[in-house]
Amino acid sequence: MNEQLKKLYTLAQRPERRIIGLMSGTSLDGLDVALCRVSGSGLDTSLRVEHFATVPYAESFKQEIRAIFAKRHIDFQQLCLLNPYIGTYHGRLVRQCLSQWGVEPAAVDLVASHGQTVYHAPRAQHQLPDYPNATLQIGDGDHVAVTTGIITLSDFRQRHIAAGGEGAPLAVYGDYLLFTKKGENRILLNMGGIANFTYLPASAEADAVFTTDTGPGNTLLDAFTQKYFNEPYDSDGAYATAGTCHPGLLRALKDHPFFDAPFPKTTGPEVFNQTFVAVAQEKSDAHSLSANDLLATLARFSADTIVAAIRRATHISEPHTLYVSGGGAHNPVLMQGIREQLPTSFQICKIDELGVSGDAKEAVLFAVLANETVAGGKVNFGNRAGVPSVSMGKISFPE
Ligand SMILES: Nc1ncnc2c1ncn2[C@@H]1O[C@H](COP(=O)(O)OP(=O)(O)OP(=O)(O)O)[C@@H](O)[C@H]1O
Ligand SMILES: CC(=O)N[C@H]1[C@@H]2OC[C@@H](O2)[C@@H](O)[C@@H]1O[C@H](C)C(=O)O
Repeated sequence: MNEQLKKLYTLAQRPERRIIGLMSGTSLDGLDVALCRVSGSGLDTSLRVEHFATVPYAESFKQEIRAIFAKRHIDFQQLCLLNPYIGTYHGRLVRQCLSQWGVEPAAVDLVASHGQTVYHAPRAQHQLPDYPNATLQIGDGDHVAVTTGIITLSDFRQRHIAAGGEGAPLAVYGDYLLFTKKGENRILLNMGGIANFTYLPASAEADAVFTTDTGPGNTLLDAFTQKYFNEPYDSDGAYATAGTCHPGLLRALKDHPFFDAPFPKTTGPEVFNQTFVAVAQEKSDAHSLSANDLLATLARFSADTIVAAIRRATHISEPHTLYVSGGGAHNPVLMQGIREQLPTSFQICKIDELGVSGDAKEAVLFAVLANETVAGGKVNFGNRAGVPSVSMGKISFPE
């Protein structure tokens, strides 16, 4: 038998595995690296984050990704080159983190690598009846495996699509295993570039969980903060706080078919980008808005569409706890916009209260997905649209 297969077979049977989860999200801020100890599998999974870091990307690297990111027309050679380049680069960042943490690569069992989404095209977006839901993540897993010397699982989203999903959100699979609590209706809201949530009903039944993207989280705020202030994001919502929301533009922003489409649904910066905002400004005669007023309106837009989705998807008057994660949890304007629109039956707190840092959560979730693929079985989510009962990730051997 292949030695690597033997190794995988052995580690799959152990009660505990050490897994590094990697996430590089739509904000392009950096690589999230979470070293986790994962024991058990399925509903018996328990997880402890031993180390976490976000390794920031250099501006030149961000520019290279932006040249192909969420664009219909790109330099194909650059896409081809970036695929192995990002895999190797992520592998090197993993080695760098391990060395800082004083952990030998040989002491890690698996890497779970999300890669970098460069294009997301669910059917509702591309509207080509002969084509399926589609999404593309680059940063090939073979290169991560060879660079780290660790067996790597990657490209998680294709199996989800092959089973009828849109390739996202995948967080629900980890959320259900780690955070379900009988007797408590939980909503786990992640505000990254795009916002999404997982609904974990008090019944704790797998076939009642629910997940969807809600629309923009930080992506538009980031784009316009970069454009007008040459800063990566509106730190603590300072620019938005200095502005005033423009009601006409807000209405025009919300007038997009994504928001009326049935759940579950997914989206990305392919839809919610500067062109989308320019069209809404045109429609609402709001071209000459100040940068601060624009940011105030965009923050309101994210908060309103998040709350509208939660209202549509839940029995709003029942008690719920909303656990917030992702970079948007650090933006007080977004947090306030959400808080003031939810009824008092909603308790709002950060996911950190459940023992996982909100910045680490997505990377941690990929570690859980890899653990399930290697050591678990399939959770039966019943016939919930958007949550096919699958295990995900392709396996790459370092040797
Ligand atoms: N102090 C802060 N004030 C305001 N915004 C912040 C702050 N800290 C982080 N953010 C926001 O969070 C973003 C990064 O969030 P995160 O890393 O969760 O996104 P991501 O994982 O790249 O996106 P996605 O989940 O859509 O793939 C930043 O780009 C910024 O907009
Ligand atoms: C295609 C893609 O990369 N989608 C991301 C993105 O970032 C947030 C939201 O849009 C979510 O649907 C997804 O990521 C998280 C990790 C998920 O799949 O749950």
